[in-house]
Amino acid sequence: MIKDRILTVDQMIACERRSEELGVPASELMAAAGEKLAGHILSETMADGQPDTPEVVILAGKGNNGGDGMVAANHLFRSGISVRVVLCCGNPATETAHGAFEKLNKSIEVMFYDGDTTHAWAKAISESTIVVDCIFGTGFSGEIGRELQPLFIHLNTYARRVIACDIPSGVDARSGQAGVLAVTADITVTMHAKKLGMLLSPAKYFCGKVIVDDIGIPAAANTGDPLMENEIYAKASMLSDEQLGKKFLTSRKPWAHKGTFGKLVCVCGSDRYVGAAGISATAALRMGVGLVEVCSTENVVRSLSANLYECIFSTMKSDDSGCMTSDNAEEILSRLEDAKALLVGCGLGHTPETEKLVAELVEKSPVPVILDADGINSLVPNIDVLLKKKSTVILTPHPGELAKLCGVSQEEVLSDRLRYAYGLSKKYGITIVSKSSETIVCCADRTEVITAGNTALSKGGSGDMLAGMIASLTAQTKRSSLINCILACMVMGRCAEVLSTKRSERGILTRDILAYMPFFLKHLESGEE
Ligand SMILES: NC(=O)C1=CN([C@@H]2O[C@H](COP(=O)(O)OP(=O)(O)OC[C@H]3O[C@@H](n4cnc5c(N)ncnc54)[C@H](OP(=O)(O)O)[C@@H]3O)[C@@H](O)[C@H]2O)[C@@H](O)CC1
Ligand SMILES: [K+]
Repeated sequence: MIKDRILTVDQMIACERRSEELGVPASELMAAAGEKLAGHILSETMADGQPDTPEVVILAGKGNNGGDGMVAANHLFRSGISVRVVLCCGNPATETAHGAFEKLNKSIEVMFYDGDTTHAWAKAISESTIVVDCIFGTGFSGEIGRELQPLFIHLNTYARRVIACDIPSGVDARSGQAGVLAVTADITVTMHAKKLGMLLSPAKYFCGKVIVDDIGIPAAANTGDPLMENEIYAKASMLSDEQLGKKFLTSRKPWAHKGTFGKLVCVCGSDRYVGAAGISATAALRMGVGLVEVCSTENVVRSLSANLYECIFSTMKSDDSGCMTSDNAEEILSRLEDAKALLVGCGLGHTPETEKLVAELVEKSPVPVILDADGINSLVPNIDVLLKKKSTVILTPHPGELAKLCGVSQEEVLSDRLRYAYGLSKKYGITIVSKSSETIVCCADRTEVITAGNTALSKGGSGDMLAGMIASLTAQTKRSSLINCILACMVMGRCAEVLSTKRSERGILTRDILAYMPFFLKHLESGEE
């Protein structure tokens, strides 16, 4: 079993393949999976409120998830539990599952699902005290077909207690996608390690309590395959505020001056998007940077300087589109001489000129560059300029921007977001902060899934805020981008969560979160829960 680490479906398949090479075949893994599953079902039959004579029904699909279920049925039968099996998709289709079916104790009643809810399979579901969902595991993708819909509706409506094997059926273990008919489990017993999809929305809301158990995959099987190089964790989201503060916040020396905390240059804003530049600059200041210089169009500078007293403003040349032009690059680069980070993109607008500007800044910046929003869109046509970068680059794309960066549809990105984020990070040696309801940060073979946050952040402005926070931390410290991105995501997510305890997520604005940030940081510094 891998503790803490999360696996993608492809990594799990690689583990299985390596396990086979190391002398532990799939049939042995299935035997262990079924035995462990049976153990957890047995414990559940003894839980408070369960009847003295429990009845269990195993719903088995035709893949190996169904095979696990048949092994579990034998163990339950031997333990004296009344158990029945429903074959939901016909006979087993894999060799291993077929082997398990052959070994199914002949005294166990086997029924076939046929879509008719007046038949025995349906009664078995509604009469049983525990329904074990082994219909689909990690091999599921797409939609639940029409022929199986009565099964899923019946199960979700009438099953008293549902234990899912590996992952609830109908949930995509790769992407975290799940249709409304996916099985809503009370408990999910997952094998060897949590699968990525179980941490992502909406899948995570279908899993119930997740138990990870060992199935005897040798430790050496966790290495030796290139797919295993990317180590995925969700450690920060599990930390208490006290631990988060202790682990991630750096101390501020009392004798520090503004130079100690770095200067950040923001190339943000356009005549149409004034607010984005203001939000990102404010977020950077709230996160503790020493100095912020905003380089923007005349209109943006005029609007923001009336309120944002703490920033320095530099007026850049712009064209009829209201966006900055590429001949500002030299001026901006000269302003980076005493800077520690460069933020490009919040409200930048996207024109042929911004494309040239972004390419030149990415190529020539001597300090780390954080690219967000139209900074990312403007980079797309010249993405290979990343191969010429002189400094660290952090990209903070939402799924649409990630799709453009990878040259695929948004739907394709959403079917395996981590694969695209990691692939991009690896190809260009950059950090990717793939934003969504759960944010995935990929940096040099280390991935962190951030689950903090809520729908208070599902509004225009949140992305600008996050980019400003990441840029601020980057300007202040020489720590790895991974740490800075994790801290920024966690602080933003937790601020939204704490604010939402007293106010509706609907009405919380970016400015409320920005105003609350120093209070939350104080709470982290104090180390109190
Ligand atoms: N990896 C390991 O180390 C170990 C893995 N183990 C277990 O194996 C499980 C993975 O098994 P698996 O790969 O056989 O796939 P599984 O989820 O049973 O089902 C695939 C079937 O579903 C079908 N299907 C797919 N989508 C569909 C749709 N939309 N609508 C309808 N049908 C759809 C698909 O059909 P196809 O697309 O091929 O026609 C195929 O027939 C894993 O979760 C764990 O429980 C353990 O035994 C121990 C070690
Ligand atoms: K399942």
